[in-house]
Amino acid sequence: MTLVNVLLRFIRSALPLLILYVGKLIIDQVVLATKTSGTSPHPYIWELVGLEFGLVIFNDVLGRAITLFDSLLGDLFSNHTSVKIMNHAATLDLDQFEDAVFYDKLERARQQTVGRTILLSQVMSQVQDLITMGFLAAGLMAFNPWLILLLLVTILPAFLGESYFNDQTYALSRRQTPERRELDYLRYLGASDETAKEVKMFDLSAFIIDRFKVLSNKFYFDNRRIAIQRSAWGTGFALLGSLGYYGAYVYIIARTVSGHITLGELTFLAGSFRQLRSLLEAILTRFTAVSQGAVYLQDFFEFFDIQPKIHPPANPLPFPNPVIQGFTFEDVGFKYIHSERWANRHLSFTLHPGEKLALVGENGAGKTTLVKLLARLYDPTEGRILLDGRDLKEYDLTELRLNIGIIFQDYLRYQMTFSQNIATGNIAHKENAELIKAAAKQSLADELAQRLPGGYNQMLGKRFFEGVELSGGEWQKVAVARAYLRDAQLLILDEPTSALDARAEFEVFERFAELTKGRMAVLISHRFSTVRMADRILVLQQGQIAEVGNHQELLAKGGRYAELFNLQAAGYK
Ligand SMILES: Nc1ncnc2c1ncn2[C@@H]1O[C@H](COP(=O)(O)OP(=O)(O)OP(=O)(O)O)[C@@H](O)[C@H]1O
Repeated sequence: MTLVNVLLRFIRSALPLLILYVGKLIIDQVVLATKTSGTSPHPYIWELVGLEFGLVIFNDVLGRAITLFDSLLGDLFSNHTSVKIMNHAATLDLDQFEDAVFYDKLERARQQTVGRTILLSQVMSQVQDLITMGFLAAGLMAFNPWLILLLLVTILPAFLGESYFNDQTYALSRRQTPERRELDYLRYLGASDETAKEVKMFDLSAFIIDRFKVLSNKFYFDNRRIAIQRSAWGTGFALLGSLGYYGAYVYIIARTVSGHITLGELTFLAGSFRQLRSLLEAILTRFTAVSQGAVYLQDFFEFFDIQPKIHPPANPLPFPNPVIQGFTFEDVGFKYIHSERWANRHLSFTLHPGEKLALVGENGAGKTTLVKLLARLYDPTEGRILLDGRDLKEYDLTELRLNIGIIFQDYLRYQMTFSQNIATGNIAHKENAELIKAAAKQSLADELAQRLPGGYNQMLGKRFFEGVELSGGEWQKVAVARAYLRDAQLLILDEPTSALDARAEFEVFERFAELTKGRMAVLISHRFSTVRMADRILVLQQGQIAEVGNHQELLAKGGRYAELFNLQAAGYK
């Protein structure tokens, strides 16, 4: 398609010169005819008019075809780059997403797919117009080479000026990226279904709008400065262009009056100059858009230059089935990117096959971080994690993740059907209604499906047509079912029952114990009723292990665990 488009454009770029030249021939013929006795016109006139008519029609048809190709190519480009971005994003590490600089790059790359779809057609139009200019200029050259010099002198400063201001604009918009993100965020806060509830209740709209105004005004003044300069210089350059054009015009008229060139040549030259001038204007305007697009493309390529740090090994070990020795943490420490604090430090313990391990600790103690390390979402900053005596890094990453069923505290509420929501736990089974139902039964989500008008095909969430919103606890039941859909050797539930009512929680854990029999499980919970069923409990404090033992042992010890347990128990007395 691109090639055909290029070819069509190339053909079209020669047409203006041809049309002008035929026009010149017609006028010369007419003048000739009027001079020779004023009788019937010269026999060639009508053929020439027919030829010009044909050329004009051909030009129009080509123009339409080019527009069509442009729009089709634009769509394909947009789809293709969106897929490319998603594919590349999928290979990147979690901590790269948590990095603001990365996020800016991602944002800018994403903008390329929507904002820059016309870049390709703009570039091609630019080349086409330049070729047309070349043809017209060649026509002028044939008459008088000095006219070209005049033309160049008038064009060149405008080109240089435009490219200078492009650089300025781009540099400015790069500097503004973080604030632009804040602006987008404020726009979202101020006008979205998800935020409306709180914004209304706490009467935040004035606060948000004020902040928005401050930021957007700053942008306005920054941009205005460059816009004014650009406009002032642009006016000067345009004036120069007009001067050049009229200088040439005067020259041509003078040459015609003195009899050096014919009337036909006058129209040809004046027409060439007029077209050159409007082409020049179009090129300059487009030049701005194209070069802006081109500099923004740099962001696009920078995004693709980002490489993941967590690599699958060259010769990966197969995931052991079954796991024999379990997962062993050897003095593992971890710091988040750009953070000075250790989120985990000196972690040494083993998760044995078939063991149910609970993680307990105050907010920010490092529980979630520990399980993310276990799933190799991050690699330890120091120490290592072993699986059956070999470093976790030696195993195939996909297989490792496939063998771990994990439900995060902040699991996703997919705006998809009930059944798809569960299927995300193991997307290979998305068509397996029986398995999905079985998983739903285990997490108590099945009863919920019975009550929904659409059953398992019910659309969930409010975003799409006929979607049904669930309560917090109901969403959790759906999310927990995902873990059961996976035939994983290790199940990790990070506060999966925090929103469940007392009865549901009791039932979920009764089943959990049953379902995870023979498998490893890691549970994070602030509810001691849940925690006490674990075989072993790790008490984390400021990222380190403070105590280890089962419920009875830890209570008897009278340490941190006992203190937290008694605090909670006191609330129930
Ligand atoms: N993505 C992140 N980037 C940077 N720091 C983080 C990130 N996630 C957590 N932290 C920091 O790491 C520490 C441990 O967090 P973690 O989420 O592991 O705690 P937690 O024990 O699971 O807490 P909670 O009980 O509140 O869920 C916290 O101090 C937190 O500020």
